[in-house]
Amino acid sequence: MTDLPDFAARLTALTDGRASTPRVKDGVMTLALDVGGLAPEQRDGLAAAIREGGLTVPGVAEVRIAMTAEKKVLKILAVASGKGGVGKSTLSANLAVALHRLGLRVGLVDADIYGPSQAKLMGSEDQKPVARDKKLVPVTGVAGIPMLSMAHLVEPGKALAWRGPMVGNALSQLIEAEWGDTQLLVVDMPPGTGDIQLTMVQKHKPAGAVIVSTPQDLALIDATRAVSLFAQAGVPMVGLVENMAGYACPHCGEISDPFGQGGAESTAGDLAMPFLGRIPLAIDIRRRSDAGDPPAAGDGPYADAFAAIAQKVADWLKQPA
Ligand SMILES: Nc1ncnc2c1ncn2[C@@H]1O[C@H](COP(=O)(O)OP(=O)(O)OP(=O)(O)O)[C@@H](O)[C@H]1O
Repeated sequence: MTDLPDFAARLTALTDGRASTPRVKDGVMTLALDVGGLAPEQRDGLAAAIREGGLTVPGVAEVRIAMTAEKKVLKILAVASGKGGVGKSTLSANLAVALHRLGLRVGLVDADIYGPSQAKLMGSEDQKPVARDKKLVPVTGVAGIPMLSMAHLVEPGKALAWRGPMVGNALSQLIEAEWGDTQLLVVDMPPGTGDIQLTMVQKHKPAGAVIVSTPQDLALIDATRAVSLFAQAGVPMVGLVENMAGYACPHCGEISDPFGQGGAESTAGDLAMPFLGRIPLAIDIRRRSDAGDPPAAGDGPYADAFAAIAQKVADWLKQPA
């Protein structure tokens, strides 16, 4: 047995402040529960615990819980590498497309302020975002994916001579834009592990990070550094992707390994993080990327390779936080 004020106090602790103050009238207890961001089983478990507790209050014969419409939670998936030029932007664009094909409402942010490439990769170079209520409205890339890149805001070819805080503000404008009903923002992070990256992960708290590396030792050492940046900021690792793995000769089909083989998979093992898959070094990937036509949007082995990685990422995102 417990009285109503006692129960109200327990309710706050039990629900982490998600429940309104309970009211009792004619034997019926009513309260509202904010279920935003909870997995269905967490939501149901919480409701059952509230009901059970509510029925111990004297005079209560029934507990009615109004679950508030799920609050939209925009998750951020950071795609990062310790080293430039390893294919982080290529993977971000194709992962966004492949996740979209799996049915997720995906948006794409090019956080590579000094070397933006997503407008080109996603065929949206000629678009300019507008601002509504002081928020940027994303432009549309391949497959109708909403996206924003610094390339949409600055003149092509013009160098940005910005200091850290200005860059931080620009990144926030891209991330806090008008994303509508987008569920997941794939963020192509700037290369490296400096202050900007750290501020970015601390301020915008990605739900998870995907690290890209080539199989080369040097790239893998840098990838390890990127992993530790996210670990410091408490961002969970989704896993490691090996890009430019094995080169298939377009003439004879022979596979060679210009950057070695299996390095990323064993590094992932050393770091106790999942290995998400490998993308081959293929002329077609570069050609299509340059033409603003990501291979993940089509069919064939490269689309399949990106789709397999996207499926692992989607499964990871489904896990309760
Ligand atoms: N799997 C691949 N096969 C062939 N070419 C690739 C592959 N991945 C990336 N490339 C090419 O390598 C170059 C660098 O790729 P990308 O721009 O994605 O790397 P990045 O890590 O984002 O670089 P930066 O640090 O400059 O942002 C591009 O020309 C791209 O088309």
